[in-house]
Amino acid sequence: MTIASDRTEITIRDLTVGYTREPVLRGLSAVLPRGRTTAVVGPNGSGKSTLLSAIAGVLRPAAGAVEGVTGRRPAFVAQRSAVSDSLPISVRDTVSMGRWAHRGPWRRLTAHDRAVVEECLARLELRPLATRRLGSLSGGQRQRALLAQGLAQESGLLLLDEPGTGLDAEARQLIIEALEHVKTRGTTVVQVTHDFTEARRADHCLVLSTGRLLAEGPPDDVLTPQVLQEVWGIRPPL
Ligand SMILES: Nc1ncnc2c1ncn2[C@@H]1O[C@H](COP(=O)(O)OP(=O)(O)OP(=O)(O)O)[C@@H](O)[C@H]1O
Repeated sequence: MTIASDRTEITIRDLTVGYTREPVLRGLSAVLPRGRTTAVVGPNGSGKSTLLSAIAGVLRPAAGAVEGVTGRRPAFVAQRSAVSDSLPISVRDTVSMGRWAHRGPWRRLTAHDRAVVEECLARLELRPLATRRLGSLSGGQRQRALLAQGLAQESGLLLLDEPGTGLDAEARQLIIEALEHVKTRGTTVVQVTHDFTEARRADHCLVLSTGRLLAEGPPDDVLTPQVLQEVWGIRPPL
């Protein structure tokens, strides 16, 4: 099935959204092919995280809508997690919180829930850190724990805000493999990134510039020298 023939895409229609009366995104329309990976790129402040929050349902649109998000709540791995560093919560507990989407907060986890948690810990090589306090981890280890929490939700829509930033090569590779794995299960992934190599690995790409969609399509078609020059003012080696 090609992306063009995929009738079951998530549609962003005329989305206007922001934090104050002055919107960040204005009348943005785009598609997110279901079961595929979409990279969202753009300069600092262009509205990438805002778009992710709107897709997640965390920010309410002033106008327009995100259509076609069905089933379980999207799994949203934000740049900064809502989990406070001062909470005495272990890495395993953090990942277990991903199962609350299925059981409700503080409910007893089933054997299946626990198996999913262990699988997600193993996938991101977190088992040796499972009993450590989340607040005691390094930035990169913490990022892996939060991604594992997102994976444990087993949502059909996984939203990631710069998951690879600040990670070493090995951790980045773990993330690439984890995302390949969720894709085989039909998960739709939307990933904000500043890394063009990461963006080119995606199936689809949205380029944002000052709150507007400048280009949309397969990464190699949209990340052209002209777009890189126009949006970032750079002429990188391609
Ligand atoms: N919580 C907030 N309250 C008010 N304004 C905000 C808030 N979060 C972001 N903004 C503003 O919205 C605009 C877009 O920010 P956003 O974080 O979506 O950009 P971004 O493309 O993700 O940037 P970056 O690459 O730096 O992460 C910016 O002008 C920012 O100052």
